[in-house]
Order: sequence, then structure tokens, then C-alpha cells
Amino acid sequence: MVVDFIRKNAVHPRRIQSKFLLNNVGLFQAVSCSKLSVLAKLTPTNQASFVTQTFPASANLRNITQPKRGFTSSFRSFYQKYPSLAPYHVYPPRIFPASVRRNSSLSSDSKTSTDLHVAANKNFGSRPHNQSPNSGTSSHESLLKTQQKSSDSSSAESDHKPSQEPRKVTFWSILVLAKGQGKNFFIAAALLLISSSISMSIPYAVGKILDAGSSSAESGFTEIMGIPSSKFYMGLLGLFLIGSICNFGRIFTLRLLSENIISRLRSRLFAKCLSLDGRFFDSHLHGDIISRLTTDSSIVGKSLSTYLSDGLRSTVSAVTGIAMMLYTSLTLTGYMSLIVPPIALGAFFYGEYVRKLSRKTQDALGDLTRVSEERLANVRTTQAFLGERQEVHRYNNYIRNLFNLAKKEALAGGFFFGSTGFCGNATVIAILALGGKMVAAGDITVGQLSSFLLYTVYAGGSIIGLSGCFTDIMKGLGAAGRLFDLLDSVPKVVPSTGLPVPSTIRKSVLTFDKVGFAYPTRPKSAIFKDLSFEIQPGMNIAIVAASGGGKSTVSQLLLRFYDPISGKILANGTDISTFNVQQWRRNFGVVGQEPVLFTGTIRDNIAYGNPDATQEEIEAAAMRADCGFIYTFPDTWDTQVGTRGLQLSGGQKQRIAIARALLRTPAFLILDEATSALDGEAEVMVNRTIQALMQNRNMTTITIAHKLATIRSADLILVVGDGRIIEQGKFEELSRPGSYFYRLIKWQLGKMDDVPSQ
Ligand SMILES: Nc1ncnc2c1ncn2[C@@H]1O[C@H](COP(=O)(O)OP(=O)(O)OP(=O)(O)O)[C@@H](O)[C@H]1O
Repeated sequence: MVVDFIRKNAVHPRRIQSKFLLNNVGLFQAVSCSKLSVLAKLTPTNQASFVTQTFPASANLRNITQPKRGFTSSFRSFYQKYPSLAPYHVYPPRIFPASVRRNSSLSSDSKTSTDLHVAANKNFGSRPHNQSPNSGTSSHESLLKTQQKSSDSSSAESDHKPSQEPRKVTFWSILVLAKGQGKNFFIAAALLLISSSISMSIPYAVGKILDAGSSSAESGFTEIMGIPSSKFYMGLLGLFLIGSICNFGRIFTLRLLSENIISRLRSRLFAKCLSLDGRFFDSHLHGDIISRLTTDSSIVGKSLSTYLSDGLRSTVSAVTGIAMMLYTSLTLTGYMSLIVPPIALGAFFYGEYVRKLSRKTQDALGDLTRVSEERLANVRTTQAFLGERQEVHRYNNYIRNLFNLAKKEALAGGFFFGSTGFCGNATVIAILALGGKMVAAGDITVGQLSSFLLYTVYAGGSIIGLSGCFTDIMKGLGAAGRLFDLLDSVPKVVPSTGLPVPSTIRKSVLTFDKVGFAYPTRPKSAIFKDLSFEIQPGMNIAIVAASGGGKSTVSQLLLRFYDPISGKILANGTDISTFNVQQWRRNFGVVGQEPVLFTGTIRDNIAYGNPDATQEEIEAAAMRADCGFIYTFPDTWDTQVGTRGLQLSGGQKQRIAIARALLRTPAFLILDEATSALDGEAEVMVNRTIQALMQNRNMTTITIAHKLATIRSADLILVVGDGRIIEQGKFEELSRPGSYFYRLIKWQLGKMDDVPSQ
């Protein structure tokens, strides 16, 4: 059928194939997944072409994402008949509400409501199957406008990025990254000097051979530079052998050096990322950080070692070449020198341009990685909401951005290297013309002219190579700017400094004393204005508020992902911001709304917070968390949980998360709406587990309550509203008619239409 269509309409099969590919999102995702790691290893220029090759549709990007005028009627009828083959631009993408873009900063209910919003929007962009996809220019135009808006909106996603000026990095400032590699570098440089000197002796030897050849034709001597020719050739061969051994050593040492720098850089960056606080992760997107860890560090490592070494080799060759040109003929060298200033100037401007472009390319690549990482991680939501089309469209927008940057670089590179190539060739002709005259006048010999010509080619090639290295090093500097932004980030909450946490912390009274707080990314919307309350040791307290009222924020402050803007949080009278953060966090067990498990076995996941725990301790924690289901799996403790625990049910994941928290024997257990993501039976099971845990008076339990019915047994319920505590007491005390808590419960039970006001 498709073949018939292609034949009838003379459509290139590649276009049809690319549309198939785009429509078959499963295949697209498989391709993206498998190629992402490869993508990360490529240089920006290669990446663009790699993307183009990997996703054939991007070669036709304009056709897909930009207006296509003049659809033929045969196309139209074909798309009507086989709508799944229709190109993407024919339909407007469903627009993700701006608020969805940064789900992490939404409270859980808002997330649900935006999901609903997405669901409500679902029909907005869905393809009108009973309608012509291209019915009239005006509708086509309006679709294109919508699409343009969508591309704007996707670029607006980067609103959340820090709006800092790109940092300008000098080569000397990135040299520190190679600290400790000096010895290897000097070995490589020495080997390079030897091999380059040997290479540079070739033109001289060629000149001598030619002169010896022409004189032997006249005199019959077979000596070159006073050495019998056979010995001369053997000596030359030996020299070349030494040169190639040195080359081997240089390449090997430099490769090791480069990999060493890249590995250390990645490790440093990763450790740095993990040491940063909530403020950092609110303003930096994960994909962008991943891109810095992979691509940027690779570019910087390479520019430090490989490009620097190539630069050195080119410098040695250029300097030696020019010296030998001077030695061979001062006059010819004088003529040749006229060409150097314009090339050097061109190289300088080109290098600066590439540096700026590289920064932009790396940013664009960061966006691309972020989008693919985030969307692939949530592929089920995308598929459930039929969001494949808009995701592909969004992804294509990022590819197009990257592609356009690569195009600019290709244009600049083509122009620069094309013009330098022309200058080089013109130079050779000039030498032949001028040199020929000098040979005829007897000023130089044929051998000398040949040597001069070869030295010019060597020196010219090296100068062009040098400008290539210069631009690569500039690229490295562009990428290094992004790395230094990360490396120099100073967390407000420094994890490894501060006072030791006293061993009596388990018996501490926790006090929120007039705490004021706003998230750093939204400094104007205060979450807490004057939050004050006390938690006695061993208590079970519950925090209650309307959705978005700041319940989870209490746990974020307690765990010191953020510090209050005003007021203090005290443990037995000591401000917790004076404590060593890591030691402080060691006293907490946290079970979040959506249980987060890591790829690995059930045992690994339970032992995550306490890797030294024995099997008995792991089993005891698991039993306390009601994890008997583990024995129903054939591999019991060695059962793989899958990526982010996908191979377990929600209730099972949550109970493993509880076991993980309990294994730390925490002084404070935070249950952040631990049952909110569970359905009926799982919720009952997990609640049973939690109720049993609350009997333990050796641990303070802080329950962030979503479903009010689950907190009946709490010793104290704190009701938060308008950034402060508005009511507190036991369930029975608070449930009197007229109280805010009472109205909240009524509302939750569906007996009130609106969220109650305080
Ligand atoms: N990282 C963040 N950056 C900026 N704002 C945030 C961030 N996290 C949460 N918020 C905002 O802070 C407010 C309080 O959020 P929080 O998660 O504490 O509410 P909650 O009471 O737990 O809500 P829910 O019951 O819906 O989970 C919300 O308006 C939310 O949008």
C-alpha cells in the first residue's frame, strides 16, 4: 500500500520511512534510549550529525516542524486515508500548561490537578480524525502559529534555569584541572618533540637526496651528505622507526592523560552535585547537569590533553618549518611571511566565535538531554495521555536548535578552512613561480627549492592545524565555563561542616520558633510567616494543612534541604543550622509520597541507608515494615526491583521504603504522606504497618497527613494555615464543629464544595 503510494506520487521512501519512525514512538524511544549514551560521547558537531543520522526525520526537520505549503491533493487524500502517516506539523501539539513544566515545585495535589488539566487539554490537540488534516490555508496558518507558540513555550522551559551570564574561562584556569598529571604531560611533550623533529628532517633529507641525485647524474658519486647512499637510507629508516615509536608513546600517554582528567572531572562534578542543596536543584534541571557531567567534561578533558598536544606538535612543526625556511632561503621566506598575519587574524576571530557557539551548543545539548531524560523516565504518563506526538515535536524543536547551532559552526568552519586552504594553495604556486626564477638564476638549487616547498607545506599545514587546535581549545573553554559554574556553586547549606550532633538527640525537643520561609525560586511567595510549634521526644505528631499549605515543606526544613529565612528550628535549644548536616540527617528516616527505589535488589534497597547492616538486621527491619511478601518471590532478598522499582507494586515499594527508613533506627521518622500514592488494599496494609511503628516511643514520628482519617491516633495534630499554626491538639479536640480542622475533614469527605478558609 505504501509502496503503491510512493510509486504513484513519486515520494521519496526516506520521507515515508521517517514519518513511520516518528509515528512509531515505541521505536523512536528505543532508538533514543540506546543512542543516548553514544550521543553523550560525541563532540557537539558530531552530535548534530549523529542526531540527524539517528533520527532520519531530523534531516527533514524543516518539513516536519515548519510550515509546508502547497500540499498536493494526493498527499491530502493519502493522509486522510492513513492518518497515522501524517506529518506532525499538520496538527497542533497539545500544550502542556506552563505549570506542568516544573512538576517538582508543585505540591502533590497541584500535580494531580495539573495532570487533570492535561487530561482536560487532551482533546485540544488530538487529531480530528474526521476532519481533513489540512483543510484550508487559514486553519493551516493557525496551526502553525500554535506550533510556533509551542516551540516558544518549550524554550520557555528554560525559564527555570539560572539566568547567570556565561562565565568566561581562560585556558590557565582550566589547566588546574590537569593537576597531578604533570609527569605524564612532560613525557608526552618530550616524545612529541622527538617525533616532530624527526618528521621535520624529512624535507631537508628530500632536498639533499634530490641534489645528490642531480650531482651524481653529472659526477657519478652516490653519496648523500657525505654518507654512502645505502647507509643514508638505512639511517633515515632507523630514524623514522624511532619517530613512530615516540608517536606511539605520545598517543598512548596522552589518551591516558585525557581519560584520567575526564574521569577525575566527572567524579568531582558528581560529588559536587550531591553536595548541593535544594536551591541548586530547584534552579538546575537534571538533564542539563547530566550533560555537564558527560559531554562537557569530555570536551574539556580532550581540549586539555589531545588538543593541547596537537597544538604543541603543530607549534613545534610550525616553528621548525619556519626556521628551516629561513635557513633555506631568506628571500622566499620574506615573500611567504606576507600571508601569515591575515591567517592568524582569521584564526583569532574564528576561535572566539567558536568559543561562544560552543557554550550555546552545550546549553542546547543540556536541554536535549534534559528533555529526553525526563520524558523517557515518565514515558508511561506520556503514553497514557497520548502525549507521544507533542513529545516528539518538543524533542524535534530542541534538535532543530542544536542543528542550527551546528550549522552556524559548520558555516564558520567551512569558510575559515576553505579560505586558509585557498591561501595555502596560492602560496605553493607563488613559491614555484618565484623559486623557479631563483633556480634559473642559480640563487638556489632544485633540492633547496624542493625542501623549501616541503617546509612551507609543513609549516602552513601546522599553522592551519594550530588554528584548528585553537578553535577546539576554545570549544573546551566554552564547555569549561559550564563546568566551573557547577564546580563553583556554593550550597547555602554546606553538608560537611558544623557542630557534631549530640548523642542525646533522640531525646530532643524539636522546636520551630517563628519560622519564616519561601522557596528560593519563588522568594515572593512565603510558605511560612511565623510558624511556631514544639514536638516532644517519642511523640507521634501529624501535620495537617490544605493542599499546598506547606506540610511537605516542614520536612524539607527539618532535613535541611533549605534553611528558614527567618526564625529558627531548634533541637533541645540548639539551632539545627549549626549542626553538621550529614550527622543531623543520620538521625532521620524518611518515607516519601512516592517511594523511590534504586535499580538493584530488594536487599540493596533496604540497606541503602545503612550499607553495613547484617542480613538479620535487614530482615528485622523488613518484618517491622510488614514486608513478608518478599518471601513470595523466588529470589527473595535478591529479587531485582527494576528501574526505580517498576517491578514491584506501589504498596510493596512503599513497605520496602519504610524498611529502609527503619533500618537506620532513626530518632525521627518522617512519613510524608506515605499512603497518598496507594490504592485501597495497599493503603490499608501500609497504614497497618505505620500504626504499629507509632507505638515505638523510642522514635519521634512526624506524619505529614494527606488523608485526615489516618491520623486519629496521633498524640498531637498541628494544623497549618496561612503560614502559621492555626490549631493544634488531639483528633477529638480538633474535630469540634466550626474548627478549621473539622471543616477540612468535611471537605475531604466531600461534604463541602470549596476548600475551607481559615
Ligand atoms: N521546590 C519548590 N520550589 C518552589 N515552590 C515549591 C517547591 N516545592 C513546593 N513548592 C510550593 O510550596 C507550596 C507548599 O508545598 P508543599 O509541598 O509543602 O505543600 P503540601 O502541603 O505538602 O501540599 P500537598 O498536600 O498537596 O502535598 C506549594 O504552593 C508548592 O507549589
